[in-house]
Amino acid sequence: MTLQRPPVNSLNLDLLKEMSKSLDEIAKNKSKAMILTSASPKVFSAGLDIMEMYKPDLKRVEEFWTTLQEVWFKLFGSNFITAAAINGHAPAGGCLLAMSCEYRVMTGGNFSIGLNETALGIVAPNWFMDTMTNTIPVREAEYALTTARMFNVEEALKVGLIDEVATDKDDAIAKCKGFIGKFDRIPALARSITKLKMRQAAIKRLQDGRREDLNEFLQFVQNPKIQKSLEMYIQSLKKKA
Ligand SMILES: CCCCC/C=C/C(=O)SCCNC(=O)CCNC(=O)[C@H](O)C(C)(C)COP(=O)(O)OP(=O)(O)OC[C@H]1O[C@@H](n2cnc3c(N)ncnc32)[C@H](O)[C@@H]1OP(=O)(O)O
Repeated sequence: MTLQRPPVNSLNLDLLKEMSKSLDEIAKNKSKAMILTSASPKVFSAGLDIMEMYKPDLKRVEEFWTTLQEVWFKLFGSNFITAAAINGHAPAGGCLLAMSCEYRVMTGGNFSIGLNETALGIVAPNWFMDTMTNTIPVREAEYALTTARMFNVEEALKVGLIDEVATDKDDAIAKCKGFIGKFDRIPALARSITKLKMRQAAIKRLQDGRREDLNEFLQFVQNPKIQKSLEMYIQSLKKKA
């Protein structure tokens, strides 16, 4: 699955709906595995589209968040094997997508990956945190989340946020295929049940608290202070250009 929403694959409602549909198709056609990557040469995904959260239409932003939750359920909780070929920056929601896969290969270069929400004055939802603690040790996750740490490729490898470094996108995809090939001699049902048991607690936590999580998000986007921070952040991104 190749993300292709220039310039930075920011996750807006339309892209999330497309991803949700594609994940359904992959599950339905009984594919063995999926590799998630990006068509951009330098950005895997810039995370959630901030414009969806800035001065939002309430009905749309509710659908936006619900669709993000669905994409996470379908990706994090998939039966099929998932790997991410991270060929560029992966902040926030981009990091969430990568961590929701079972294996991550990142191309070397001046790229960064991490959950930077606190730097934006945002508290990452529990399920973002759960996804991170499913990937790196709890102590490292707490430190990274509270400090909004963006890891460079070497740091990400060292902490276990990524599993391998690749020379380029083709190499990243080849390495993801190498990971998928490890399951050739492992019975598929035993593999998928094991994966889902490992991920069950995090999945159940969001299933049980799904409405509450949505309400928290809706409150968040309607908070004038948050709107002000988002406005300043958007300006800072634009000034950079
Ligand atoms: C309870 C609530 C929880 C909410 C949880 C939130 C999760 C999130 O994912 S919030 C989004 C966090 N994402 C970021 O902070 C990333 C911001 N972007 C960047 O750091 C960079 O764009 C980059 C490193 C990803 C790529 O850098 P570069 O290639 O230099 O591209 P530009 O910065 O020049 O960006 C081009 C263009 O795209 C706009 N843009 C970038 N990121 C976003 C975004 N996340 N949403 C919307 N738009 C984005 C940027 O403003 C530029 O726009 P123009 O100036 O109009 O071309």
